[in-house]
Amino acid sequence: GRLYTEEDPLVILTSDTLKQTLFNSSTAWLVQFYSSWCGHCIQYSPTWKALAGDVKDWSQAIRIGVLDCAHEKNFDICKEFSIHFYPTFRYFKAHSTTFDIGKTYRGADREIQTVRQLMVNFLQNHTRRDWPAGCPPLEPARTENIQSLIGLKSDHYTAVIIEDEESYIGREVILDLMPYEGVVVKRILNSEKVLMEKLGITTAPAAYLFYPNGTHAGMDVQKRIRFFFSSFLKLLPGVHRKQPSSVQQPEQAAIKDQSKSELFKEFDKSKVYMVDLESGLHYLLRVELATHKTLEGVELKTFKDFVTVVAKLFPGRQSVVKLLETLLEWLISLPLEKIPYEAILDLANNKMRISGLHLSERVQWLGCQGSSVALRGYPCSLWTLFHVLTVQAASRPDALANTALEDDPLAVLQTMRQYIGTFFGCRECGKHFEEMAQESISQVKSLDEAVLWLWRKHNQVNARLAGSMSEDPMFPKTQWPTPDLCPTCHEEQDGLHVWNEDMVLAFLKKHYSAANISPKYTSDVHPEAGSVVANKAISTPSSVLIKGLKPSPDGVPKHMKQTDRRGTGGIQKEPNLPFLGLGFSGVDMSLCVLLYAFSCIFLMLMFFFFRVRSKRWKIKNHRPFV
Ligand SMILES: Cc1cc2nc3c(=O)[nH]c(=O)nc-3n(C[C@H](O)[C@H](O)[C@H](O)COP(=O)(O)OP(=O)(O)OC[C@H]3O[C@@H](n4cnc5c(N)ncnc54)[C@H](O)[C@@H]3O)c2cc1C
Repeated sequence: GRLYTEEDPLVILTSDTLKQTLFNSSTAWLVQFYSSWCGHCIQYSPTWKALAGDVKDWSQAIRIGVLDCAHEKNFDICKEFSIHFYPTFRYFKAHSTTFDIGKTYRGADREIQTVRQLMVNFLQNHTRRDWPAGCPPLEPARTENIQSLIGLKSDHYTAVIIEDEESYIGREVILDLMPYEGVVVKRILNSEKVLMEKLGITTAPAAYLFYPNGTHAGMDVQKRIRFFFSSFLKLLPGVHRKQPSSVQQPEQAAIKDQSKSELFKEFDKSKVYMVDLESGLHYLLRVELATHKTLEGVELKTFKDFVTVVAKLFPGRQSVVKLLETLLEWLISLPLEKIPYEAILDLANNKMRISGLHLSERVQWLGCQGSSVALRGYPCSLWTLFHVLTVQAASRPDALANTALEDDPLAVLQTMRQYIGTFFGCRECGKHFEEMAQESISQVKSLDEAVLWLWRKHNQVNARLAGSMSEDPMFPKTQWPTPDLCPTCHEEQDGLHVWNEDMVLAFLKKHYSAANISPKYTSDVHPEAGSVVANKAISTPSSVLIKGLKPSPDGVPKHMKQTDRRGTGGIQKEPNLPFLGLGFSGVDMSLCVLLYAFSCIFLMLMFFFFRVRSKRWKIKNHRPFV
């Protein structure tokens, strides 16, 4: 296959585009001329992609490109640029109007940190005349300029990085924050003793923050490294990514207006919310599926697998879990090859009025709230749901036993893949997700790896969507979990941000565990057990529901045992006793017993009544033979 694709965060150049891209460009360029048959280039390509991802936010100042000299079409251009060896790295200044074949980089090594620091040096080689338009100043600020900020009110934050002369952190953070508005980053050298003393800073690197309201304080980050400083600043309230083009400005205004009219509910981003998950399930079952009149073939199989996974793993409220379990029992007991959607809807709406089954028909987002109705919401809840499910599968490996999906570490991921490809309304999303799955899903060998795979892929999507139209300016797409949520998840190796995956796994298992799901805003009224009991006995299609029920070997009904094992943080309702697979509540059962006792007594009374009567009759009509 090709070494680089359109999905990579870099620009693929060809003979048709190279010159027009480089000449008089508003940004500087670093281009790798490679050859797709050169083993070295192949081995180096992951590093180059990682570098491009690392400096993606610098693109208004300097951009990364590649050109394949082994492509027949590019033979001439590579000759014209005097490329003799592969790979060759060339820098091109911004705004160059004369023919320029670039400056070849021959550095100490080709490691990411070395190349990235050279990119900074190269940017600083520009003069005031050819300085890339979007690039802020990289030189250290003057003491007076920082001192004058003290007590000054402003419409933005100013962050000051204090560092020694050799350090690159300040310049890297300045470049990292380039596409964001609401914050200005400056750097100052720790040789400025007077200022250091005034701000009370003793060690470098350090960061200081001047707030819009005129106050100032040291920046509180767990690790004094580039990623932590940049992340902290990107997540400040009021700091967000600039919109890509001015075309979107009116829309932006509309977003702000709507957020004012709709009441924004406070939430804690270190929690997962049950209302988001239930709203997502509601939307999935009642809205997304509704576009399919009947389900058959792949669709039916996909839906069955989805229901299996949620019925067995969703750590939800009793009423919702019961509804999913009933749906599952009904699906597996039906030998039909085609199921009308209406039948599914009837079950989702509990038309049979089985007590204790309920899924709210409200869409209410909390952790998935967007700043406008078009943003976040359902896709956010779907990601959240599947993260919860992979974590549940890893913590309860036997949960899918006796189902079509048992003993498969990929069960949840494959179900998600099928669902996204078959039903998810966003076709493009489905295509992308399928590409990612084809590339690497087969490497997943355990339930823990499945948790990490989904996390990794979600971050890949976040990286791709950062700065795009579907990004909510109030919730910028970041590599998640951010350092404020999990400081130990982040490390720096040779100047490059790396994840500590053991820590990430531990964090995911905690964050998406049942214990971390908040029941906030979930309470809603639904038909209580007693009020529908008479009705149910008549209208339950029990012939359908009872079929296909397999009691477990120890006599304890399957779904009872499972619901007991889900820790739902005390939000379950009164437990229902399973009887013939139907959800009878305690009230139902006692009424049954009472009715039974009454009918026994009645029958006995009848029996004695007739016995006594027949005896009397015999005596009365007794005529002894003469
Ligand atoms: C399978 C799938 C594919 C998609 N593909 C596309 C696409 O190609 N193009 C497009 O425009 N939109 C796509 N979307 C939608 C997009 O990914 C977002 O869901 C949507 O833009 C809403 O974003 P959000 O800010 O609410 O956060 P989301 O990305 O929806 O994330 C929801 C929550 O999950 C948590 N989270 C974030 N990252 C991670 C992670 N790595 N691991 C675990 N938890 C995390 C955070 O708490 C976050 O708030 C896709 C959605 C799905 C479900």
